[in-house]
Amino acid sequence: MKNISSPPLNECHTLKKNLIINRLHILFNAIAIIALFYYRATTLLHIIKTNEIPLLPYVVVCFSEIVLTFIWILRRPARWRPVKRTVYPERLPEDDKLPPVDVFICTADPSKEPAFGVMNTVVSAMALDYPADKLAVYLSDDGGSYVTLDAMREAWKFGKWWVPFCKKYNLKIRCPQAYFQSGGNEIGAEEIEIKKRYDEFKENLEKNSINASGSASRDHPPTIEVMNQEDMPFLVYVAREKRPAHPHHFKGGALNVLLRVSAMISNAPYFLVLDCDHYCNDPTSARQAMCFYFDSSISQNLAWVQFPQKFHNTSQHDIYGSRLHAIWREGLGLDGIKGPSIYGCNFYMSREAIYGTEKIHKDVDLNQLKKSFGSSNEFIKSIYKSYKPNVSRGEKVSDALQKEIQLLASCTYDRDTEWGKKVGYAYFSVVEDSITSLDLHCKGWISVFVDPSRPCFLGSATTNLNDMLVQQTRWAFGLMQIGLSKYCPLLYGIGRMSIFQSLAYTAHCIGDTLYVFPFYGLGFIPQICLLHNIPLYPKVSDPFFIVFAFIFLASLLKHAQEVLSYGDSFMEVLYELRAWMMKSTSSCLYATLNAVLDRIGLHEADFSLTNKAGDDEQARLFEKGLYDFQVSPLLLVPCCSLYILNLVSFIIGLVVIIRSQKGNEMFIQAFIPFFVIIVNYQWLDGMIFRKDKGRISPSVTLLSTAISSIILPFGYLFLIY
Ligand SMILES: O=c1ccn([C@@H]2O[C@H](COP(=O)(O)OP(=O)(O)O[C@H]3O[C@H](CO)[C@@H](O)[C@H](O)[C@H]3O)[C@@H](O)[C@H]2O)c(=O)[nH]1
Ligand SMILES: [Mn+2]
Repeated sequence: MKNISSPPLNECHTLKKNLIINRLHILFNAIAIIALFYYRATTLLHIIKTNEIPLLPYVVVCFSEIVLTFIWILRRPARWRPVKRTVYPERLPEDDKLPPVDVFICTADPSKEPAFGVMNTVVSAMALDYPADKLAVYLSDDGGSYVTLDAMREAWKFGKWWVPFCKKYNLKIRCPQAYFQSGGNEIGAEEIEIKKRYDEFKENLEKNSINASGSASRDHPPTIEVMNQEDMPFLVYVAREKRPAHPHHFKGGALNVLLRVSAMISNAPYFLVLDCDHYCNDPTSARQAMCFYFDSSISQNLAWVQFPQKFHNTSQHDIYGSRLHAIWREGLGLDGIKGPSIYGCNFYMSREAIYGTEKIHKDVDLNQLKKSFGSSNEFIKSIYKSYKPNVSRGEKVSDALQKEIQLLASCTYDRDTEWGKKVGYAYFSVVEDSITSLDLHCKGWISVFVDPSRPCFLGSATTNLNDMLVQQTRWAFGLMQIGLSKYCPLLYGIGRMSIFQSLAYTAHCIGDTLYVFPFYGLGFIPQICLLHNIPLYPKVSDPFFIVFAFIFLASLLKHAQEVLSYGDSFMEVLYELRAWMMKSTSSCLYATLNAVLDRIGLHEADFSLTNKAGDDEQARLFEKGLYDFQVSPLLLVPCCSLYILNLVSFIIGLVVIIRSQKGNEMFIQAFIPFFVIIVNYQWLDGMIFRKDKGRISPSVTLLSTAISSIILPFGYLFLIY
């Protein structure tokens, strides 16, 4: 029964309009797909009987359509029941009843992740609107760089001024850089004083950063420094031990060390994970998350509260799709079916969930626990709710504790334990977030997705094509690693989660990458056949033409509807379409190849950091909405070749059609390359018309022309079968 005196802390609204549109689209599109396969099956039988046209290209096109349909089915659950959450943090209990919160921030290399940006994130987290004595901020420095450690000390010094200032004036923007860039608040003398200290802080860090390049190492002992003062959140610098001979498991490994170290110092039951560039934009995020952890109807099973990644450096032309809105739109849908996966950062997580300790009782055998959690007795004590850490605010860390922490941050601590398997972040894939959330969801935990109009966190998006494709390749590779393993959610999910959820997870892991097959299948087979007057699609006068036309138009319109209903502009539809095509042709190709090599043990996973330092020339292109084609040729050539191939086959194809007067039969096949070259006009522009630094280099154009002029005639081989 609802208690009238206590109104709800959060509400979950079904997005009714979207729900209706989505389900109607599912219904009609499903009918059209059935009709399409009816057409394909009957025509295929006919071809086999009569040998009218070559079989192989026909089969490839059918296969591509089967893959597209499979992906389409996988992606429906995320559209079944889209919801939106609202929170009422003002209804939370008094501050003294709130649980402690730890903040984990990861950085790895000050030359790619400038210390000033990282420290802005650190300071913004210290200034969260949360009781200072319940907050602790940890920075993991995987580079073990003294540049970062020095910067931390500066941040601590500055934070002691900044945090009280924010709280006194209840500032809305608590990331210092963002605050001063926005022009401040005209608070007067006190603000002038703070500004002076901020300038000093900035100057010191910038001076310091000159030494950044080369300061990160893969071979260093653990270094941990606890900065501690009454009325301030803890600030802790953690550089875990790294040795070349020991695998360090990238960010997942770093987070597991933070989990252990923090257990000794603050041991908060909930923690927030941030990437070093994602500063806190809305200081109330912790309270927003508590609106769910205090909601007794879900808190029992609630593992994490996920906020979307939003970015402070996107231009009005999101040409690389780097705002990732497609992911957040799906997040709203996944929220309706037990919650979204972890999206890397910007989530509050329950320690109990990530440890998997909900079933552990006081009388469990200690040796058993050591097998799971490692050799530290002190750490094992910390997993019980009654444990109180040994550091008080304002006190120094004892030598014994310092020793214990060093042990917990050593590179061998994980060995022969369940860390990275059943405890903490999973090491299995470079996308530690997805594999960990899959495991948690399979164990019955749920998550929620909160996407408030004022973003809680703002990070730096990729602003050039190279970074975007490299990042997408890592994601696609990591997700494919999961997809090709025993964890493939389609099978692993059976009996562990609902069909809907496991389909959605499969979509998440392999859905995007699988597009590579239809992309290449439909990227040149219909085109080659066009040149030889071999029809693969129904004539315009054939009733089945309507089926193909419907599916094509409906998918474009559905995409447009999704983009617009999330509040984005019409241009965004085009930008997303282009980004998707580039990603599918290039990133997904390499990711799939690497994942297969990885599967047979011929490839070593790597984590190429995304650049967070801006480049003026690049920023200028991005602002203007011009693609920056200064990209590794390896990533460019597939896209260029496919583009040229479509361009050439469209032009020659038109001539062939006009000569043979087969417009009725060949319409769809001429339309496909036409659509490709119009939508992806930026490639033509980059190869031929642009003269600036960001254009496609002539060598890439030449190589791609060579490749497509080999494929076109050799494609004929396809036709003789
Ligand atoms: O060995 C490593 C590698 C990375 N990081 C940190 O991991 C974070 C994410 O790395 P980034 O280079 O920014 O990659 P992105 O592709 O932008 O990260 C996205 O994708 C990752 C998974 O591939 C997720 O972990 C991230 O949260 C998500 O934002 C950064 O703070 C890094 O400092 C480490 O701490 N140790
Ligand atoms: Mn990032």
